[in-house]
Amino acid sequence: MNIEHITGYASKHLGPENETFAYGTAGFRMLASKLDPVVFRVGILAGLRSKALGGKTIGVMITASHNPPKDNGIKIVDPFGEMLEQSWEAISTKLANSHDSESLISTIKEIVESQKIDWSAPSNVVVARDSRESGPKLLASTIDGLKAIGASFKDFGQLTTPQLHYLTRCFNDSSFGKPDEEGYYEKLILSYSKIMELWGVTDDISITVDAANGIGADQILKLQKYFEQHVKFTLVNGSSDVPSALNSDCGADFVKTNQKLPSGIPDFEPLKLYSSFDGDADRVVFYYLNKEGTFRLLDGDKIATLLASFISSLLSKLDGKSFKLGIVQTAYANGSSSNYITNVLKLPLGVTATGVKHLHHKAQSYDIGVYFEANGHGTVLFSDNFVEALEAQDFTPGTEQYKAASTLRLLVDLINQTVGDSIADLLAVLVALRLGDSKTPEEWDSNYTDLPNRLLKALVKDRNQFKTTDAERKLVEPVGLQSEIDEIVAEYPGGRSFVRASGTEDAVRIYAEANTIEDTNELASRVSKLLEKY
Ligand SMILES: CC(=O)N[C@H]1[C@@H](OP(=O)(O)O)O[C@H](CO)[C@@H](O)[C@@H]1O
Ligand SMILES: [Mg+2]
Repeated sequence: MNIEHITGYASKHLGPENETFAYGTAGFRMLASKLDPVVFRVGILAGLRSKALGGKTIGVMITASHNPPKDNGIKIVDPFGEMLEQSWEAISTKLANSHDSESLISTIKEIVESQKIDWSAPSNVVVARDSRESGPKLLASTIDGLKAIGASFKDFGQLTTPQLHYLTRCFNDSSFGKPDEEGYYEKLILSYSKIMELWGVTDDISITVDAANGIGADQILKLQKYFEQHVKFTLVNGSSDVPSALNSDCGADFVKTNQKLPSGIPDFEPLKLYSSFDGDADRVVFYYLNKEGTFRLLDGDKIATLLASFISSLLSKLDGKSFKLGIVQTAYANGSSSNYITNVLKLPLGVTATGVKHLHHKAQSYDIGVYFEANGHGTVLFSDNFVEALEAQDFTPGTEQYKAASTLRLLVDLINQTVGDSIADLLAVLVALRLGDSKTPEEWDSNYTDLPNRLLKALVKDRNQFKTTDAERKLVEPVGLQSEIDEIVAEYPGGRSFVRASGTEDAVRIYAEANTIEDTNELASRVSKLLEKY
């Protein structure tokens, strides 16, 4: 270890005396102006993580997703494109809070020792950033961290978060795809086109994409260049070069939270499908205006049920072979969607804590695990066993069985196996709509009717005092608060409400749903009132 080399770089990135950073659900995320020392240390950490895994490639993504333009963030991606292993979150937190050179060196030594890192092991890292104005400077500081410990790195410039996950996986698993941006588009287009050819579809599908004025806009334009037929994208809110426009009155988070149309779409046409990405293009939601001109949201819950129904219908054609298909949601899933999954689709339903890593993990317990957060972040995971079984199938070409098995195999390539991906999920939804039972936005929407719901935020003195159990649906602390919530909920037919501390903001979230809008609003506001004393 060349200590002087490290401290030389570190002297340019000293941390603040009185600030504590924590690696949370989405890595480190905060005001961009505070991030420089953090990203430098994450650069070092990514290099160490790679060394600890014998030189496997690690990903680093600089993004703050749907947050306002003045924020930024950074997260680490593990070799298979998954979120950083949990035990390393604490290690990252420790390193991020080693503010001066001396503590930085001693923490690095501590990590090397506790993780039994061979300092001479190779270290490979791929880095990318979204379109935020603060990105280039933070990327340079991250690279300083990598250089400080002599890690090899490749800078991919501007990418969506799921593209960086894809690349990280490709570098460690060449069967996953070509490790460059082009390879990402090619894989999507090839699998999408083959599915359509298999089903004899020759017409183009049109879809409007609100790209939240983020990186998704640039990538949709690139995709369209490769995609000469099959899908015609109309891009709105595509100004990724206007920093202040990012996520402003548009994008998936705006649409889901406000349950209304984003700005920036001229001439809304009724009964036509629209979609919105978030700022780093790992979430997508859909919507349309019904005949009465009312806004109808098709969120993550609706995406999960649409994809699961389609996959289930394909599975039913593989006669004789049975595979376990399951859906994973969080407590924020609409109660109607959970009922529909259990009572109509009759599929196993898993519920986990908020945060994609929890859903992803649970989804891996099925042959095919569909997971989506209500906000539109999710994907479908196909197990190795299932893929092997599909590849070994010997159905006769031209038969229904062959078509179903081949479609399933192509879906494995179309749907991003590493993480939720706006672009891949959008294409998968277009496939399911074109080839499945629900053809139009209205038909899709009619599978079940969402219960009215409200999501509120409360600022409290210390959100860490809110401790939950039962996939965050019940509070254990502060003692007594849960029974107060239960008493109120019991007064509302179809009522459900829960309170939990956010993992990404210094706030407590309150969720409520009930049979009517009036009841939902009243329930949400009464539960919020209970929090005033905290
Ligand atoms: C209610 C809600 O939407 N929560 C979001 C939000 O988490 P919180 O822990 O609720 O702040 O950010 C997470 C990271 O982006 C996302 O996974 C999650 O779904
Ligand atoms: Mg995002």
